[in-house]
Amino acid sequence: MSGLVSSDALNKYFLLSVTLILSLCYSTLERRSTASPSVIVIGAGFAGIAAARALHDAAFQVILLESRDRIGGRVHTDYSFGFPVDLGYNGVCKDNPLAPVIGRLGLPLYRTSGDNSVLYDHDLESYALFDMEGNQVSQDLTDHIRQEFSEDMSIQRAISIVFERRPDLRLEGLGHKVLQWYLCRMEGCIGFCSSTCGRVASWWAWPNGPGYLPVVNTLAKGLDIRLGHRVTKIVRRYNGVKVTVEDGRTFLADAAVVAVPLGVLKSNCIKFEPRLPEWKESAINDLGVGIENKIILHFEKVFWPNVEFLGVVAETSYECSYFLNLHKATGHAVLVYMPAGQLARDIEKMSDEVAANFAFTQLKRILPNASAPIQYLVSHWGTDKNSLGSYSYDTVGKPHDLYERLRVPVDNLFFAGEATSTDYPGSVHGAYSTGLMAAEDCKMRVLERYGELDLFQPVMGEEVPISVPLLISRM
Ligand SMILES: Cc1cc2nc3c(=O)[nH]c(=O)nc-3n(C[C@H](O)[C@H](O)[C@H](O)COP(=O)(O)OP(=O)(O)OC[C@H]3O[C@@H](n4cnc5c(N)ncnc54)[C@H](O)[C@@H]3O)c2cc1C
Repeated sequence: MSGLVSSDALNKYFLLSVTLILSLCYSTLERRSTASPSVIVIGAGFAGIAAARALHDAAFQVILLESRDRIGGRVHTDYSFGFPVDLGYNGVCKDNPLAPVIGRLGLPLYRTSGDNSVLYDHDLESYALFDMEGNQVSQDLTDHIRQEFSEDMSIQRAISIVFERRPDLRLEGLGHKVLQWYLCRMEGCIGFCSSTCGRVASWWAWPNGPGYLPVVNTLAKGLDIRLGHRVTKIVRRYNGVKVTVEDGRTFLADAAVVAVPLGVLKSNCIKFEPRLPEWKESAINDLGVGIENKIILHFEKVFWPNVEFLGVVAETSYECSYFLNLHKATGHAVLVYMPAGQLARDIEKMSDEVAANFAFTQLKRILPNASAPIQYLVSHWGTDKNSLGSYSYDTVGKPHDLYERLRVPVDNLFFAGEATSTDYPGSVHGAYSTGLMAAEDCKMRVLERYGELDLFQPVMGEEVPISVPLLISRM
């Protein structure tokens, strides 16, 4: 009879349906048990690599998007002299989270002369200060000033105490210049030495032998890193993130770790949708970004004293500067001129050749018989759009919780990087620790949510622009 179905056919239809439903359930269960949560990490500096490493090791699916054509960020070892020199990062304090990684790699550690910050409690035997006429500053005078600075206190306070107690030291002439030099040195170290090494530094690893590339490479081993992927937009929803890169491609995941420099966040070249909350935006705006650069001069032979630093003292802190003597630690005839603050900004406007000449002119002022360098390298951390600054500092008169506010997650967005470290801002070990912290927060948050979510699995990776949605994301 038309319109009626036999019981045999009904049974067959029933069996077929049950089989289909069971197989669907099975495949869903199978996917649930095998698929793992997904995270996009943005920025392959120490913070991003540390976060990606930790999440990868915890069996998360991780993609690391990096705008440059290399990893490491502000840790950058250059080999063009035929031996490694670091254009960013100089060293690592022994008692900090990175030291075990360095130790496992067997990299040589070079002990600097001071157990504390070079600003506050440094062994002045490792310094040779010169005025602009090439006269070496007497050790007595620097020792004298140093005694007044022996307490652990802010440099501003120390200066006013010295002046109150010893009006005769109200620094004129050479004394004034030496003080300016200290201020200049502080500017170079701002947000870094005072908070970081003042407490923990006693040993430093120097670019002796292989530089820092092995450390970065070891941490990054086996990670899915996409170089040349500049992130321009991050959309967050209750159930995932969508990250867009410069050429329009998009990536989906359960969560994202934002590990780009503070300067990049300040420039607003990454759009957040919806906007970040006001407390987060104000932390980004209120924290400062300082600039310190390196002009690395390679000479045929050594002609300078065997000290760690050669300081140039002058009337104003702007004119003061210093050279880091790499020969002491590495055996190569290399001096590193390290301008900071406004001087660094001004030098970044010069061509590399003019900048190298400027550094050499400074050297000639203090060592008139200096011979010209045979090679040079110049960093541009302030204008490089991948960094837009060297490191963060907290500005006077702003709230004290800015670093913490920068770190605190917003929904499924986690933040890492030196500028999110309350303990060691402005440092590599600070960046590294915050990467681990962001990974831990992210793991907890995503796993917590993962259990609650619907049957569909997260989709990880590049979004494919097709009309029929074969992949179902949580977005
Ligand atoms: C001259 C100099 C000397 C220093 N000396 C020391 C020192 O002696 N000791 C010390 O501990 N620290 C030192 N520092 C500081 C240290 O290098 C930094 O604090 C640390 O490397 C920062 O790591 P990070 O992961 O937070 O940021 P970064 O290393 O800057 O990593 C951020 C990454 O994000 C990428 N990125 C940027 N924008 C985007 C985007 N839109 N999309 C995708 N990726 C993006 C960048 O390319 C970069 O790779 C120095 C820094 C400088 C510049």
